Amino acid sequence: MTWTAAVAGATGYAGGEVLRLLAAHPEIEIGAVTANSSAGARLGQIHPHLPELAMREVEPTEAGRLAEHDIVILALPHGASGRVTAAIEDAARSSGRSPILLDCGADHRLTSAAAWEHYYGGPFAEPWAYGMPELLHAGETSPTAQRAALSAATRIAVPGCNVTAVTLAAQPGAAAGLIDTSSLTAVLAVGYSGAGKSLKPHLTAAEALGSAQAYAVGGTHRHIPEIVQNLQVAGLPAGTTRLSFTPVLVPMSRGILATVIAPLTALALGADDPQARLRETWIDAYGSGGDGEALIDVLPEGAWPTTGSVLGSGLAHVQVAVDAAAGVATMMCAIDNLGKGTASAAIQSLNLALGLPETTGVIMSGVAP
Ligand SMILES: NC(=O)C1=CN([C@@H]2O[C@H](COP(=O)(O)OP(=O)(O)OC[C@H]3O[C@@H](n4cnc5c(N)ncnc54)[C@H](OP(=O)(O)O)[C@@H]3O)[C@@H](O)[C@H]2O)C=CC1
Ligand SMILES: CC(=O)N[C@@H](CCC(=O)OP(=O)(O)O)C(=O)O
Repeated sequence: MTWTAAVAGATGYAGGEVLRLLAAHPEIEIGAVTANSSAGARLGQIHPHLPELAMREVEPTEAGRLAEHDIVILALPHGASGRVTAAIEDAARSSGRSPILLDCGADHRLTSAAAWEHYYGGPFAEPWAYGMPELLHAGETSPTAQRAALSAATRIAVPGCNVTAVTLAAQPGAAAGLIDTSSLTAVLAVGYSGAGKSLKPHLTAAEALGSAQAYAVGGTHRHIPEIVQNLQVAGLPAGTTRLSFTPVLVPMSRGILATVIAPLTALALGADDPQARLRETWIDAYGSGGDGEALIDVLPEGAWPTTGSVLGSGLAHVQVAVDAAAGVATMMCAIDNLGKGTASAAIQSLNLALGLPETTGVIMSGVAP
């Protein structure tokens, strides 16, 4: 069976990566590609790396048109997608259709209206099934429940890219009670494409090349509540997770390298060999060397994740080490922000919702060097 998929925000970075994966997806046909200021342009003017779609005309983003498809993937600025998803639902109801909707923006991710108000503002949209199949739930040593939720979903909120990197780095330890999640520190090296394609002074080559710049420092980044939400799903009482989060832009187009530090708990410190205990826990969650999760790999001991190894792919590379002198765990994850951080997570979750093999159309190897 072939499904049709429309992509809204098709001229942006996230929309472009979604289109790159959909173009190679054997079961999906690309329908309308829509945007805002670039409506009327040919896609080839905007995404020359997608020659198979070059002659497609970019349409305005209209709910009725989007609702004609089996699947609608939105890659719009937050706030805009909440409005558009509500309008698509209205249009679909009145035409008797029921498309599967995926939102790559933040609008349907948070379960707390107060957190939305604090970090984003504007109307709170209902939370949708969270598009991270590997999210650990309470009591799980390897992910199952989130896959079941996504298999039954018709509305999917694709996670934030920084959120994905931090969650995948730390959640095995949180779920197993091996790290103290009341004292998490995350510092991330992030690539520029995470900021989208619109021009901002600090994103120009003059400011960015040869320079590293921190932003959203001091507990202000809007991904904090989403990470906390994820790590609470992994079995912690609400209100106990505390995260210091600092992203640093570094001169690369794509990629996130998250380093997360947390004190070891008495459970971890009391293990005969804390390093072996942590490693075993992370490998139980994800697998290593090709066993276990198809897209997440715990690297061999002593090897550290690099953004270069996952570039252009849906992969996440993870590592954990005990820093015995400091009494902490150092947890790392590298992803491509547009791969596992957005488009691959969207396609992976969509495949589950369609009953297809989860990695259909997902790119499983990186580009090196
Ligand atoms: N970049 C990344 O790494 C990631 C992005 N995301 C999320 O994906 C979404 C898109 O991000 P990104 O691709 O980076 O952003 P871009 O700025 O690159 O693209 C935004 C897209 O949305 C369209 N658009 C803007 N405003 C409207 C509107 N009011 N109505 C309809 N279309 C509109 C733009 O159209 P036009 O060009 O015609 O103006 C463009 O196609 C955001 O919510 C972002 O947070 C999530 C994870 C990672
Ligand atoms: C470099 C940069 O600015 N990156 C963005 C992350 C993009 C993303 O994941 O955005 P959403 O959560 O809105 O989908 C940021 O840190 O806010």
